[in-house]
Amino acid sequence: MAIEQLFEALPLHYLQHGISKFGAFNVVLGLFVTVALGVLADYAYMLYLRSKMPPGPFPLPIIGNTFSLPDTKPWIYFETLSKKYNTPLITFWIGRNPTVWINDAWTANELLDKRAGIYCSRPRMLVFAELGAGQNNLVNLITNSPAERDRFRMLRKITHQGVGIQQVKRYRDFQNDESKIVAYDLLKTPEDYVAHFERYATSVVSIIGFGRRVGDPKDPIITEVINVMHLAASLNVPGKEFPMLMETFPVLAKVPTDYAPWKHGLGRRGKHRGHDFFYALAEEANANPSDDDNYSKFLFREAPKYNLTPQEISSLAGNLFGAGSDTSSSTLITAVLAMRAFPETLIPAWQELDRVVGSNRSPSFEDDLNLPYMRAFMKEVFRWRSVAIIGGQPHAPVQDDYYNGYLIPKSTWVQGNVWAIHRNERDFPDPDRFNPNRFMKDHPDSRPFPGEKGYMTFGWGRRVCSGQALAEQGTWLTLARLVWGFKIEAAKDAAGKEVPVDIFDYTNGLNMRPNVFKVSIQPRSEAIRQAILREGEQALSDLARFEGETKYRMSTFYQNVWNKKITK
Ligand code: HEM
Repeated sequence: MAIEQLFEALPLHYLQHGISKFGAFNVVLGLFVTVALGVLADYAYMLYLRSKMPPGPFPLPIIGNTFSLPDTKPWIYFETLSKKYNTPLITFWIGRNPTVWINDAWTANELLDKRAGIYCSRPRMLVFAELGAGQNNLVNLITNSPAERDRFRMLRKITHQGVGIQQVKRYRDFQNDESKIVAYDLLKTPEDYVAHFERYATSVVSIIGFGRRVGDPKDPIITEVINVMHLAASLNVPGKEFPMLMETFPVLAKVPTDYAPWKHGLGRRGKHRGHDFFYALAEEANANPSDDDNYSKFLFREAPKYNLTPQEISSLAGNLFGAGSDTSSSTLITAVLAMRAFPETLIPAWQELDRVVGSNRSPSFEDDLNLPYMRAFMKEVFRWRSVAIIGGQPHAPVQDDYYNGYLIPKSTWVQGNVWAIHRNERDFPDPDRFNPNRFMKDHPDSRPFPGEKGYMTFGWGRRVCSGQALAEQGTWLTLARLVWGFKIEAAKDAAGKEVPVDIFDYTNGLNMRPNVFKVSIQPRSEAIRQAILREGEQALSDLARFEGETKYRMSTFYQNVWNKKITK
């Protein structure tokens, strides 16, 4: 039906008229010449822009450089290009659109932090944004006009009221308890460490957002949300296959979803993917009669004041899960890989923890200032294999900008290549070695780096991660507890041989994590084991007030909505 409408809209009668007047051959020739001239003019403009923009491989008409992309992990390719052209900025054409890749910390700081007012927008993101939540989600928000910037400031403010620096201090108690449960669960089923980290990260944001903890590592909300996040995360990594190929040929996105298998189910088919599910969860949490406040209640309370639409409420609530569960758990999995591959880095950490904390209790937030090596350890985890490996979503300038004489046109897709930034030999010698000493004050292994944190894991400027404070406090505590409590060693196979690990074996997503690997996780001593058990029981009882069930499942939610519509 929709296809028929599409064809009806085409001016076919003009074509019929032309053929009868000039003959079919001449009409086809005329069309061919017009298209060829159009392509030529477009290509001339591409080459004109290319002459002004940062260097990069030569683009072809229409397809640009898309087909020279590698099958996976393009960030490694962009790092290589940056070395080849000996420049921190690379221009790479995705179809007819130039994208700029920043491969160096100092340039990223110069553009995205110091010129934050210019690089505060997002570019057109067809697959991730337009076929997803669009401009209803802060993450995608384009901020070219003053009205858009006002809306952006408002949505960031509302996000900060949920997970801003001051707010997240209020969450420390239950975050601490959830982290104690990680250690408790690891005693029982250490081989399921991935599930324990995912449960922890999902539960923390679920309590914040919906007032409900996630106690069971097999709760479908964890796998469903994390699967959706893995799908979403693959939708912003430039690629030469569908669905990402639509960024090269945007016209293909216009075909109605039912007739476009290359859309992989993206785009409107009645409802936007994912989003109404989170609205339903938020509505359910808002209706919960308990006195405990949660972010959903806050959103519904503030909605009239800020004129929030249901889609915005859905995105604000959903971002907690979307941005906060996969990222935080993947970081902890990376930490385990680092500990397994670089056991020598655990020794100074144990010495520090034994001296400051002892065996009868686990570390707490109050110990932070007395555990400088542990803080350096966490920073190195963030640096070594940053989860948001291309810095999350791209930035875009709100006006034409020049850097070192190169033009970066308004609305260009500008991406910080964190992989290259964090592996620069000048800033991080021997970059693939996990080495917390890089972050120890005055240590010979430390080097200057722009910004006070020493890493760029959470992005830049006005778009810097809104959940950074929550992620950092939770990662520090869970990591400190993990190192304090456990020996992380090689797993043995059936023949008693050590199972090796590969520090480059990572997934291919906007958020990356190590592919599954085997490792042995055992308590460091009997006293520590007893402390973990004690604290785990106490945490379970403290968290009991957040126990509860949701009636929604992502996997059945849309079926139910559609079935209801059909039977109405
Ligand atoms: C280890 C954990 C995390 C990492 C590494 C991380 C990283 C990032 C990065 C790189 C960006 C893009 C920044 C930019 O465009 O410059 C981002 C954006 C964002 N993050 Fe996170 N994130 C983490 C956890 C969280 C958590 C726990 C939340 C909330 C609960 C969160 C909420 C957001 C939001 C809302 C944005 C979009 C900001 C905007 O577009 O203005 N993140 N994050």
